[in-house]
Amino acid sequence: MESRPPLHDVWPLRRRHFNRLFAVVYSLAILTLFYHHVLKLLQSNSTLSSFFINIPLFVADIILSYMWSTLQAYRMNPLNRKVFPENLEKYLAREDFPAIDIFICTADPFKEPPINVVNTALSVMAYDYPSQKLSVYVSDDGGSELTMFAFMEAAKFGKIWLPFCRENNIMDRCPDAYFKTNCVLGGDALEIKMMYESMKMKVEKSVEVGKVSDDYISTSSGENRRHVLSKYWGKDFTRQNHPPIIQVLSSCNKDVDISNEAMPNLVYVSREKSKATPHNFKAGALNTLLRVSASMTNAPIILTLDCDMYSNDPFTPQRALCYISDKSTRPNLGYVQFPQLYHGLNKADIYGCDYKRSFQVNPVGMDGLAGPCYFGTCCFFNRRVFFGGPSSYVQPEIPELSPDLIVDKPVNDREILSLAHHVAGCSYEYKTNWGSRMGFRYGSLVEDYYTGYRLQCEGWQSIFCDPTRPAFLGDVPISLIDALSQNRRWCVGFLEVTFSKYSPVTFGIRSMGILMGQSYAHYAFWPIWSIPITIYAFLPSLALLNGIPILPKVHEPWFFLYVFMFLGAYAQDCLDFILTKGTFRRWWSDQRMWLVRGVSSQLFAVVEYISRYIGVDTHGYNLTSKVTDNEQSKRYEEGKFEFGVPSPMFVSLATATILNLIAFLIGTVHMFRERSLNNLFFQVLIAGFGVLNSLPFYEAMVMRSDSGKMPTKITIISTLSVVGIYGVTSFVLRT
Ligand SMILES: O=c1ccn([C@@H]2O[C@H](COP(=O)(O)OP(=O)(O)O[C@H]3O[C@H](CO)[C@@H](O)[C@H](O)[C@H]3O)[C@@H](O)[C@H]2O)c(=O)[nH]1
Ligand SMILES: [Mn+2]
Repeated sequence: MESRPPLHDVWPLRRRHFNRLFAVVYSLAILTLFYHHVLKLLQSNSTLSSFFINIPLFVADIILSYMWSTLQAYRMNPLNRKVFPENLEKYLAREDFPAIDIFICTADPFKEPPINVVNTALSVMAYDYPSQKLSVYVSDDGGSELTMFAFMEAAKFGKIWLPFCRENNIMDRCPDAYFKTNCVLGGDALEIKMMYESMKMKVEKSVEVGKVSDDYISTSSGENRRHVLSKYWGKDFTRQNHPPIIQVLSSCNKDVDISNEAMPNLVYVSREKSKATPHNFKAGALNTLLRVSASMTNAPIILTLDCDMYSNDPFTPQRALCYISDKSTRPNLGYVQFPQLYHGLNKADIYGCDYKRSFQVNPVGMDGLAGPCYFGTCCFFNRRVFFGGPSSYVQPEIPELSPDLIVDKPVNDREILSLAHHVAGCSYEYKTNWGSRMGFRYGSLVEDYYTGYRLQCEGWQSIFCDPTRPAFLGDVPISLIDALSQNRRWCVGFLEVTFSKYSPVTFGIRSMGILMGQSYAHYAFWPIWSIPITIYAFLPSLALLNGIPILPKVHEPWFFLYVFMFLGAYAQDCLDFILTKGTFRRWWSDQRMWLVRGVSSQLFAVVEYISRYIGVDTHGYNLTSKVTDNEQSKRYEEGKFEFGVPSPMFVSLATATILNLIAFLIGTVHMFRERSLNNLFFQVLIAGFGVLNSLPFYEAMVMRSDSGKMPTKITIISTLSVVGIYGVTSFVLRT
């Protein structure tokens, strides 16, 4: 047999040896620390104050240790991989490439500008891939004529854009990204840019006034447009209540681009909505797309994308195929996940929105086990995974949706369209397996994490593919409140999984083994970081102000244990971060945001989860806003924290920062007076660390006057809170 060049390569990271060794050493340190805690508890004469100090400190350390233990799962066997898409055609002729259905979700034209959604769609329609094999399905949960109109324009513009990219071998196939980076354009390119700008202007204008103006409808294909758009004009039509709308905007059997090549299929889908039926947010939207696409094209491979993530590399499907077409590495390969990477992060990534640990470091670790989590976007699936485990097929309720069926009719066939409308109905899922044993899973606000988890429990494996040129690039929230709200939603979602019957600590470990179970448990328990972080943010400082030493003194050996544990964990985290294409500056922001989330979003998520549990209704899926104003973007570029709105999450944050500042100042003065590193030194150190992390927050409280500063109201409430908490604790601790 002739030997063919490889499709991919894999090598374990050298770091794993060090990680394993360090895990042993650190475990011993943890045991010693627990011994210290137990001693302290036994020695303390059960006064009220020792109860209020030693128990919380012990609890905090237990949680920190548990979270540390879950992190080790990622460190035992990290892998790197590389693909060679240039060799693909030696295995698989281009005409034999499998068909791909691409899903793009959008939910609100005012929070997710349709022009950006269009850019995402165009970037994938322009993939270097046989266009008859590409179908793009756009799910519009906003049920908006604005999005529909934007896509009518996109279908038209695509006929020029696609051949332009192909003929010029363009790498940036997202029009917006291309025109932003290539300023000097000539000839064709300039003309195309004008067309793009004109499309953008029409779409943005429409969004501005909230409806599509008549001028834009009565163009060449006026009548057809009017007919389609009039579906939105019914008097009972609202985004929460409307019939399904499915529109084929371009089809590969009928539409060609200006160089006479077939256009990919482009299908707009707005599933039926009714206030009486739960729609299950994004998971519901994706399941509708699964069925609609099954009835129209039923491609064996599915790519899911968020509307704010465009493709940055036209060869991405080929890269995914390198794994999908070769079953040797992972026989039960269910999905290939690309990292979520972002454009437009500021230099320090002040909000830690990169989530490097979640989207880049940890997946490399899970790849050495059974494969990474699913991130909700940038992921190529084998359609079969949505219908039961590798050896336990779950038959869909109607045979037309079976994953192996081949659709031999064109997408705009009457019969096909009628089936598509039927499966997009809002009561279609009633009494079926959708969301429980089939499709994307319901029951958590982080449907991505939960779905990937359940798939892996069923026995599916995954692969992490992280090419040098980012495959996809997305938007990040650029205000603190957006970043924290997003984090809070995720945390509520995680808790929904933690306390379900599929909890990773029980069900997960049983189905996937201890390391994979721990990897998933890490996220399930993510929100409980808030407990130790809040305890360490408040307790040492409060005790300090009351003159009570609660941590080891400098000359005690326990002091060094604490120092070792703190520095050890921090240094290893920093190392992981920097070795994964990170910078020290971003790592610093990342650890700061870890602390900030601990006293704000994660804490509030725990409260929100509990109130939801006891039946107090709280809001569901708060979309992350992708709209920005100029002032705000400028401040973001300068690396200034954006507060602006008075949010209760800022109160707990500001309270912690003010308290730490006061404790640090008083503690330092005290130390200088005594001229010794006294019993309180450790607490001064902790408060000092808090202060160091909070410098930009003090600036936002007192030095700034722009509209992104900390609202005065919040500063006042927080200061009063500090006084209040101090009052209460001094009463309790001194008795
Ligand atoms: O009812 C809904 C709500 C959301 N979406 C879409 O879901 C996507 C993600 O929403 P976004 O507000 O951008 O959330 P993020 O927190 O930025 O998204 C992260 O977290 C989500 C889980 O909470 C994952 O689904 C995403 O893939 C992941 O990028 C967007 O395309 C939305 O249009 C819907 O289609 N229907
Ligand atoms: Mn997003």
